[in-house]
Amino acid sequence: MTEVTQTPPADLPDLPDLPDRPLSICVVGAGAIGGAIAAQLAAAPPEAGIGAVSVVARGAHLAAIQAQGLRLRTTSAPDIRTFQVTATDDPDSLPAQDVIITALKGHQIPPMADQLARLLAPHGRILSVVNGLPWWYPISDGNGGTRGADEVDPGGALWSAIGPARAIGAIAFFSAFVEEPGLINVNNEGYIDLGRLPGQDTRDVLRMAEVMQAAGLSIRRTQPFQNALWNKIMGNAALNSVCAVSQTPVHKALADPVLMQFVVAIMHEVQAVGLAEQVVFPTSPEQRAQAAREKLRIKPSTLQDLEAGRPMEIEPIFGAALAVARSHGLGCPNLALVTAMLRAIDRTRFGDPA
Ligand SMILES: NC(=O)C1=CN([C@@H]2O[C@H](COP(=O)(O)OP(=O)(O)OC[C@H]3O[C@@H](n4cnc5c(N)ncnc54)[C@H](OP(=O)(O)O)[C@@H]3O)[C@@H](O)[C@H]2O)C=CC1
Ligand SMILES: CC(C)(CO)C(=O)C(=O)O
Repeated sequence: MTEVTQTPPADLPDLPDLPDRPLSICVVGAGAIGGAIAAQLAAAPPEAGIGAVSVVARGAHLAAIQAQGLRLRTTSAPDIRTFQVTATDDPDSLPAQDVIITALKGHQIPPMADQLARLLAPHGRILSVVNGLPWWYPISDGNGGTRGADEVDPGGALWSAIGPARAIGAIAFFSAFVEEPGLINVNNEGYIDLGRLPGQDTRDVLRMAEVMQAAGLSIRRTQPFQNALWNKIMGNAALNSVCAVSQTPVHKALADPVLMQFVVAIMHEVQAVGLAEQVVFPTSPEQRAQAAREKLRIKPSTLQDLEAGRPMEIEPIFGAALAVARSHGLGCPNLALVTAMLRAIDRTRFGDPA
């Protein structure tokens, strides 16, 4: 596991601007979050500045999208709407893209590093909509340079095949699930936060924010971006873990005073890590947990994974937060405990990792 000593500023090369024409966009991993994003992009009016929209999916979900289109319902528009997109399980069958949006689980991105690098045009940008620490987040390599954390980029596969300069930070502040193959259900509407770390060029962030907003997506640009990032990690590290081990949706888990206390304790630990990363938190852990209890009548994605028999996103969300905590000499005993439980659950389900 990565030992992080400090977070030096990323020294990123200049990139060519995104081309001044409608942008081709491929959503890789058109599941709950990616499917919701792809549907909006596919329905964008011509003035949004979007060219061809394609998705990479697999299995029964892909077959359903190919047969019936990508279907979407949301809380505010519960009747199913259908969107036509080019859908494939082979990224190499698509032309090079101006923009790739990955909406894969954090651990599903590194195995696709080479395919993503081939799919991205030389001037292209990649937005990885992902919970936890993103693969492009710079940590010290111990030699005065930067690299990604092993927990999200084992061996630096993404860092070297694509590079952090081409990444635009993207976080989903809404929730969704795949109701049946090909049908996405957005059960808690919200927004996507886009940004880069301080000192980095943001012209492409602005362009993408305008394009996505014109397609009907709700976009924020929190600056500095690590505020959005660690605010989200604080919620995910506490809520996703406790809901998964207790196998309960957020509002029900937080109705139990002991689980509420556990969630707040984890949030305090992650807040301490964020503060060490110069983050400003708009709300206290207590306020955050109380708001979640009142508003989040949903199963977090980690619980969805558990119930669907899929590996949970353990290292990208919880392991990576612990790695950054260690780098600051912070222990996070509650987060460490729940992470150990999640690892034990997945060892029981899938065996020891090779
Ligand atoms: N769901 C939610 O409410 C929220 C999720 N997030 C975060 O967003 C990210 C995406 O999560 P979510 O949308 O829930 O995940 P999903 O599992 O619903 O979507 C990921 C999709 O990618 C597919 N996929 C994975 N690998 C490949 C591959 N090699 N080729 C083709 N398709 C592939 C998966 O297929 P398969 O199912 O076969 O593995 C799945 O359909 C995660 O980081 C999550 O934590 C953030 C906010 C809320
Ligand atoms: C539940 C939510 C919206 C916040 O913890 C989330 O990010 C997830 O489901 O992964």
